[in-house]
Amino acid sequence: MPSALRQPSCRQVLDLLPEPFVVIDRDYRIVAANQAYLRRYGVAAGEVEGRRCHEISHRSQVPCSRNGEICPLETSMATGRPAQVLHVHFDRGGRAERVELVVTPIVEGGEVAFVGERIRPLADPDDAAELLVGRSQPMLEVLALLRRVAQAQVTVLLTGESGVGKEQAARYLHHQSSRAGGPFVVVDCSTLSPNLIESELFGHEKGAFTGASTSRKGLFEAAHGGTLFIDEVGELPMELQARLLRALEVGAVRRVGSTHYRRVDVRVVVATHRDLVSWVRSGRFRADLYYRLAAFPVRVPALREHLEDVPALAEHFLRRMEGGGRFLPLAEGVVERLMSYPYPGNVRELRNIVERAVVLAGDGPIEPEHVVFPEEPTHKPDPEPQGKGRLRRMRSPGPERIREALQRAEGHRGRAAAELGISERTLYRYLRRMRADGD
Ligand SMILES: Nc1ncnc2c1ncn2[C@@H]1O[C@H](COP(=O)(O)OP(=O)(O)OP(=O)(O)O)[C@@H](O)[C@H]1O
Repeated sequence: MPSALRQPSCRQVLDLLPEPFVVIDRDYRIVAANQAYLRRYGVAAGEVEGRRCHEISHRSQVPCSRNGEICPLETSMATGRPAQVLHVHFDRGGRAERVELVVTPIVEGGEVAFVGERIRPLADPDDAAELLVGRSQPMLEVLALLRRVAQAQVTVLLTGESGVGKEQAARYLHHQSSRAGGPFVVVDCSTLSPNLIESELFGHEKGAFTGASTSRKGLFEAAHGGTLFIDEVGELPMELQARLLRALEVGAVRRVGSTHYRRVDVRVVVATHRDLVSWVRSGRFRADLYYRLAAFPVRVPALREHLEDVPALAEHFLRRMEGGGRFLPLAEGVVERLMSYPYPGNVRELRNIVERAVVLAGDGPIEPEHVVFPEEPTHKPDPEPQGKGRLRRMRSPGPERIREALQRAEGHRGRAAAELGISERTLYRYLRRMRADGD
């Protein structure tokens, strides 16, 4: 290098980066940090070098791998490759925030001597963390995928068993995207009658069919500027599959007059619990639509694959219930019992079990025996004394009323359930029954 050529210091270069950035050695010691890092974690300049990364951002004396988290530094040191994970950090005020860490190895003499760690705080951490609870590795992977795809326009296909949180994942995606300020519109193909889906999705002009006395906006249009979540897309009839494909490809979703279409700006997220690949093979689902939808597939894991999230989920549901906070923290025996079950109904079933435990606990604390799994007889008073089957036969509002309520609520199951005077859980049971009966 010519002697006259001066170079800025490593710190000066790092200060050019707007996001917190640190360089860490093999012993977790910070060797350089930028201004954004110092500000975020409340460390004075000159006091950061030599301190361990986990002491500052995790408030922990031990590396995060010893607290059950994946340490991206260790991964990168071991593999020599970049690593990306989501963690919870504590900012200067001690507030927990979700961050995405992108760690890149710095190689010296053939081995990784340091890593550079870029820290990206996730938008609106409290809300987002509430939307999709769970910090197990499978959930962190889902969160990372959703965050990565959030800013793109690509259609996302969410797969996974019923009740795993696909709709919740779609809400998270919307929340993380630049469309978060726009509408999030849900349409559930399994609950709309086949001849109404078309007008629900795409709207209709006055006089388009008998009874269409006014023109009506479709859900695509209602989602303009936001996200349209099409749930149970596998239930879409063949002829509408073609229409959906066309809408996705040209963005033309509403016919105005005989030749014009109105374009809308909508991000489409679809979900299914069906095995669409085998449906494509058997001719029940259009291959061209499948390939269009599967551009970015995200599988939401079954709860039995991440039972370690059960305590956090249970506490989340308790906090959301009126007065549920008084049951926190849950006793160890209760947590153990909650974690001993495989949850075939996934997160929805866990929520129901927690709600039931609250009823059974009455005025006292939740005890392990209040956690009742379906196959077990209970000796406690039944909050639904008529039993599930009987209740369904006696009180079901009927498929027609359910569909109408869902249409009025624009697919929002909570609002539809409220209108029908039943719980969301009961509505789900009726819907499942309708699906099984082919209604
Ligand atoms: N990770 C999560 N964090 C918080 N709540 C969750 C999570 N996953 C699921 N839930 C809650 O569990 C219930 C079921 O979730 P959701 O409706 O998103 O499942 P789904 O996979 O879309 O189900 P289906 O296939 O039956 O439509 C909802 O009350 C949702 O709020």
